[in-house]
Amino acid sequence: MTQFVHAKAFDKVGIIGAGAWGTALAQVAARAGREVLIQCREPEVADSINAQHLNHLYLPGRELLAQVKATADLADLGDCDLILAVPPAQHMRASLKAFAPHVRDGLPIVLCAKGVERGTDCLMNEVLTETLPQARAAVLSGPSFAAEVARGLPTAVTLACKDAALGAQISTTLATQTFRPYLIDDMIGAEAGGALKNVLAIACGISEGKGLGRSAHAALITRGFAEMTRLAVALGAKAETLSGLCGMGDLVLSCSSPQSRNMSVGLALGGGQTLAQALEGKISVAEGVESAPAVKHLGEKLGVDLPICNMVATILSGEASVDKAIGDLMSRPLKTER
Ligand SMILES: NC(=O)C1=CN([C@@H]2O[C@H](COP(=O)(O)OP(=O)(O)OC[C@H]3O[C@@H](n4cnc5c(N)ncnc54)[C@H](O)[C@@H]3O)[C@@H](O)[C@H]2O)C=CC1
Ligand SMILES: O=C(CO)COP(=O)(O)O
Repeated sequence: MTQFVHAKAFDKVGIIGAGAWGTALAQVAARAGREVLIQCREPEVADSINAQHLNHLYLPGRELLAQVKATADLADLGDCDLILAVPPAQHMRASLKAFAPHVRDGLPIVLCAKGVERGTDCLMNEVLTETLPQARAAVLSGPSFAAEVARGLPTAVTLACKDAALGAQISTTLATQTFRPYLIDDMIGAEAGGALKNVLAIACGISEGKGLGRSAHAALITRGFAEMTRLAVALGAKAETLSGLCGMGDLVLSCSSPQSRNMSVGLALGGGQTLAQALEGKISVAEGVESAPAVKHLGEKLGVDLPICNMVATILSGEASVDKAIGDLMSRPLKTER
């Protein structure tokens, strides 16, 4: 454990994506004393933030600080010193490509989406390298419900950056008495943790929705953590990263509360709804739904055993009913625990 202090903060923070998390992070940066400009895909959200300090669509009821300004035009973020990229994972590539004309060499971009891109199986840092190779990357992940963070409830997260000096600057830019980033250098581990916890939260929701009990819940978290660690290590992460906030921390949070959109999708499926019914009328994203097939595919490619994630993917795709998938999971050959 190493303490770092007094890194120079960035003055102007740009945020791509004004969903619940982008908006909560805007509030975090403003609370830390930064000038903040948030890009909103929906112009009416930009209007509502500028006129009423409210994101009525994605974070209703939470008044934002006056330092948070909004725009519908990505080009306006061109003079920011630090960018937080917060679109859903499946839209990260298109969002970064659209921002490309405004990116100068060395611009720091913090990836805040938690998911694996379908079709390519890329983590977000690979998407960034492919779309904006001139940028400097970091990853923000960890247990953090947007509504709680926006309220200013105490939160600790992982900030992963290969460049320790840059990581310290980003941490200093966002840190407050209620928001505490912990710095690591393992971006792959931070991303793999965030992506897999969403799939595993669906599994825990299914278990809860079916009334399978606390023992099953604990088993899913523990064996899910083993899957998360195995896949992350196969991707090049350090195993110890997964025992931190971005791994175990976020897994525990998302598997324990129906406030998690992923867990709530699982609850609906376990309660007998179809996926279409579970998602009906929702404008918010449940990343695990899109990431599950990509995670399954990654596991197959890398030869990593991911029975719980695969079970979720087969349920979501309709290949197996909830009962059949649970039966298959429990009837696999017996094994040693490690
Ligand atoms: N909400 C939360 O508590 C947290 C969310 N995250 C992550 O942040 C990311 C964003 O999630 P939220 O802010 O919660 O989103 P949200 O679910 O609140 O809102 C959906 C977002 O998707 C955007 N969107 C829809 N279609 C799009 C398109 N075609 N192109 C670009 N953007 C599009 C909307 O404009 C909106 O910003 C996700 O990866 C999520 O896992 C991470 C930590 C906490
Ligand atoms: O990532 C999150 C908490 O850390 C939010 O989880 P959900 O997307 O499942 O709501």
